[in-house]
Amino acid sequence: MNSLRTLIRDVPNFPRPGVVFKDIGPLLADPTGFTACITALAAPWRDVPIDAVCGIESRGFIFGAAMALAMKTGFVPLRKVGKLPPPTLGIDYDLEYGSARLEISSGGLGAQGLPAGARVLLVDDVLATGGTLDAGRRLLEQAGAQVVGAGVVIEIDGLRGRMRWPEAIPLRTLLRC
Ligand SMILES: O=P(O)(O)OC[C@H]1O[C@H](OP(=O)(O)OP(=O)(O)O)[C@H](O)[C@@H]1O
Ligand SMILES: Nc1ncnc2[nH]cnc12
Repeated sequence: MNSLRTLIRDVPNFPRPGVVFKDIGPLLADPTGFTACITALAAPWRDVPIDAVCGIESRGFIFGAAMALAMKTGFVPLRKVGKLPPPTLGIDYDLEYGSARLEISSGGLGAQGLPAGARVLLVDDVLATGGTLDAGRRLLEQAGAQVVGAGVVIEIDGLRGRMRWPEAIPLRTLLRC
């Protein structure tokens, strides 16, 4: 994982003063690093039955969709507001540098071709304050899914996002900084 660490660039004071932005661009551009990242993200779930990987727009789509292929599951997008056709379910939340709203197609996950009670894995790139991952979990639960775990590439320890995640649901992160 140390080699993956070198592929994350720290950008001070972006997008707001005081924020140290974790830029995943170099990781995505490195074929060996990106492949190793997806393999490592998928590994903890090898023996866990999962119906779909759910990725959070937009960087969570990159890792989530690649994981879905690696795990041979479907992919369900949690989208930012106004992108999905109605009907939708939505949830407002705060993140490290702002606030946003996530939506999922309603009619439950059945509308996405998944059974009610589908076992899903939630994926994102960064866990900072945890507002986004928490909102994704709550939205999926509202939609009738069972969130069996979460996978994230980078956990920013100092922002204590893990404190917002239920201890009973496994949360696996690749790099802690
Ligand atoms: O733990 P938190 O404080 O909630 O922050 C983490 C979230 O912030 C970023 O998303 P952003 O909304 O910037 O969207 P993007 O992926 O479209 O850049 C990142 O991709 C996570 O989803
Ligand atoms: N510091 C950070 N770097 C990259 N993405 C983020 N999302 C929330 N905080 C972030």
